[in-house]
Amino acid sequence: MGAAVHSGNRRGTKIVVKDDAEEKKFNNNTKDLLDIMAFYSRVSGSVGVITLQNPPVNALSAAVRQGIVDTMHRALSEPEVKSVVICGQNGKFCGGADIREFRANMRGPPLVPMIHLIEAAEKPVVAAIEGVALGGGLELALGCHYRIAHSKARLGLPEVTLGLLPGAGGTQRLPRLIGVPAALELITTGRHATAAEALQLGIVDEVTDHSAVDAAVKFAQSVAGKSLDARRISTYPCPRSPDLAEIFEKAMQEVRRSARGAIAPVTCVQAVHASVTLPYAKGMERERELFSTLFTSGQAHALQYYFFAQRAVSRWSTPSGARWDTSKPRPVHKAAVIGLGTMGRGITVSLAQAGLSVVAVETQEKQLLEAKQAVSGMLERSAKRRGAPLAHDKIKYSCSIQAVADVDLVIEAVFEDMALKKTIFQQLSGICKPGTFLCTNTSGLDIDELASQTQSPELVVGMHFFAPAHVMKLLEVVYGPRSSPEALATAMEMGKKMGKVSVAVGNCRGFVGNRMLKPYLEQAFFLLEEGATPEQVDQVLEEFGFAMGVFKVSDLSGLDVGWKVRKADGLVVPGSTGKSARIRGGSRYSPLGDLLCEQGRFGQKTGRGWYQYDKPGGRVAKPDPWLHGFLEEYRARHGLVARRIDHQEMLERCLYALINEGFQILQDGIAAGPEDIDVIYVLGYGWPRHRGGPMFYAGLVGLDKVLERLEHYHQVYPNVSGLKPCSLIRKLAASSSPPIHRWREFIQKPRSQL
Ligand SMILES: C[C@H](O)[C@H](C)C(=O)SCCNC(=O)CCNC(=O)[C@H](O)C(C)(C)COP(=O)([O-])OP(=O)([O-])OC[C@H]1O[C@@H](n2cnc3c(N)ncnc32)[C@H](O)[C@@H]1OP(=O)([O-])[O-]
Repeated sequence: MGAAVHSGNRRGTKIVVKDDAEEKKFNNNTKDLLDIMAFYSRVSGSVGVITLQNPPVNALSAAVRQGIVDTMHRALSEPEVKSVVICGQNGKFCGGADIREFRANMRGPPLVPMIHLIEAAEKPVVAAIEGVALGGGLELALGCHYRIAHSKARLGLPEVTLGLLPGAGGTQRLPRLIGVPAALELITTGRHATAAEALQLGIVDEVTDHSAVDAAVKFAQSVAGKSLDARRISTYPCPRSPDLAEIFEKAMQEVRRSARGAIAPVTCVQAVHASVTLPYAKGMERERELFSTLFTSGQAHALQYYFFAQRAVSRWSTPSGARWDTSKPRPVHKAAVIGLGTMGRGITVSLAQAGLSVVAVETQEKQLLEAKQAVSGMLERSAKRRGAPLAHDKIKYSCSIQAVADVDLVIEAVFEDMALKKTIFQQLSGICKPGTFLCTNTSGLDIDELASQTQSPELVVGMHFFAPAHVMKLLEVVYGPRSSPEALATAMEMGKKMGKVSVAVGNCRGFVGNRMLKPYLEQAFFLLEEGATPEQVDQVLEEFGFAMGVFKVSDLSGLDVGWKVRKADGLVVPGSTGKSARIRGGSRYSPLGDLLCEQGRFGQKTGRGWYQYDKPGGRVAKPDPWLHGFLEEYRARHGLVARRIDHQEMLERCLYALINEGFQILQDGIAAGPEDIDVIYVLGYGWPRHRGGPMFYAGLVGLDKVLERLEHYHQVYPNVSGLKPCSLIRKLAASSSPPIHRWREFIQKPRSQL
């Protein structure tokens, strides 16, 4: 067949399916694929219905694309068929390209010509959008002549969240359909628009509360035989406005500011820009070029790894063999929170918003009233933000711990003091009905020590929330040696119900997140001793992609939090001088943080910490000349000579010490796999998502390289145990650094903890 040409449309431009070679490749690829995953049927006599079948989200795998091409040809060739509807099985239109295929050799018909085939069709093609139309799924719909959506559907081009850009015409068709500003916003954020918003923007033609497929079939009948010239989006000129240059400039500034080193958002702006400056076909070439640059990038690999890692952590397992699919959670309808400080208030809000009845206990009347007010305000603001109903009526407040006698699960959230927590667990064990799960929000104390205060230690687990607890997505669920699989399963399910990403981890000091933070902070302190400033270290970490460097985070969370933990560990020795001041248990120790705390410099809350702030509670960190002077005086007092430390060394020492502890945690069986650690660090500690997570990053840099650098630094600093390479990283490097998904095979099964 020669080049296919379709004559003019309302704007008189031509559209072209490129050439015979492309057509031939198009059909040859189709032949040898396994099973076609698009079902063809005819309804109402004249409507051909193509149903995508690739559960759970009908991703556009090679077989689905093959099915669409075959069934489209069939619909176009059947004379009885006057119009076509494309829909998805199981109430989901399409979740986009099949991300699992990205790391494999691409097979089957390519997406772009497939969508051209639909757009060029002489019979109207209507997309029936239910559930989701995302990425390639929305691009497929944009190739159709009409789009009907169910009112609960969500539509978007989230490729940027996978380190990519819409590579099947989305950057060229969407601006032509809805204008540049709206298209830029959707494509650079990757957010999902509701059906109502999609209608308002002009992405869809109709929204229905009933079956979108039925509505689409009726609609398809109504447009059969009508001219489609005005319905082929690729033929539209891109809407222009005098301030277009300014719009692109602003968009580029915004993405550069918010991307923190991620390259996809910037490239998305460049691709949309082509829709304005180039004719459609040239714009598509530009889109393809830019897509290819991203497709092979380390960042795209990292973001796609993270996409699956965040889903993998729900499939938890423990060293003793307890697993997500063999341990049944027990239903929880009524929960309680003990202690309504900052964390307790956030947890109460999160539970109420998840639809649970909550008993909120604070023994001090005054604090209870303050907490009640704070919780109400948080509920109102959050309900407004989410457009959700208020959940005030879900919460019952009480000064008496007796009030929790009939709940299914208790979360203790009093401040971090073991003696106080033990007393509360003893009380709860006596008050609560048999079988009540007793959970603690401790950020690092021994779960089993608390369990030993109760009659049913098997019902005790840790539920470690992150501040603010009603906002942060991460929940570390900590199982002790006596926690039952049912208790773990129930806490994991609770997290999901509260909209959290739950990660199951074993019981040890600091669990996973805070345990890895210790060597990271330690290195940061040592760098200050050796000549760096907080600004320099933070700049290096922020250039790497962290939202805030280690010293700004320390000021935000309060230096006194770590000081209290170090005191409890017997590390703080006020007034110590000479060599011993910087040695603890034979290892190097830096008292810098302790010395600042002894002077009341707790960070933002006191207006002074590693930085200065305009007032207590201030948020804007400014370099503090006093601190620079204090560091010089400290170095002189300890006979330390400041030296210029290059950025690479700062980065390597902080990150590799953290990563090394990650490998130790895997070896100890505290985390089941690298995904668990990476999800914890991305969601809980601001590790840049486009770097995949600390363990993925180690793989990307190269385990042999990380090992070599750790060995180098440990040689220079032999009394810093955090730099001594963990045997697991040695083992993996010696086994030619297998891909991350195979690391579990090299982890020796530690003695059971559960
Ligand atoms: C050319 C083109 O321009 C480009 C290049 C692209 O198109 S790039 C692709 C762009 N598309 C996306 O970015 C959408 C990604 N998916 C989602 O956002 C969500 O999945 C969802 C659609 C909103 C459903 O959420 P959910 O909460 O109901 O279920 P789930 O647990 O998340 O997902 C359920 C199961 O489906 C798997 N899954 C979901 N989307 C997938 C996809 N696009 N490809 C492959 N697997 C996918 C997921 O791993 C999980 O598997 P498992 O863990 O059970 O084994």
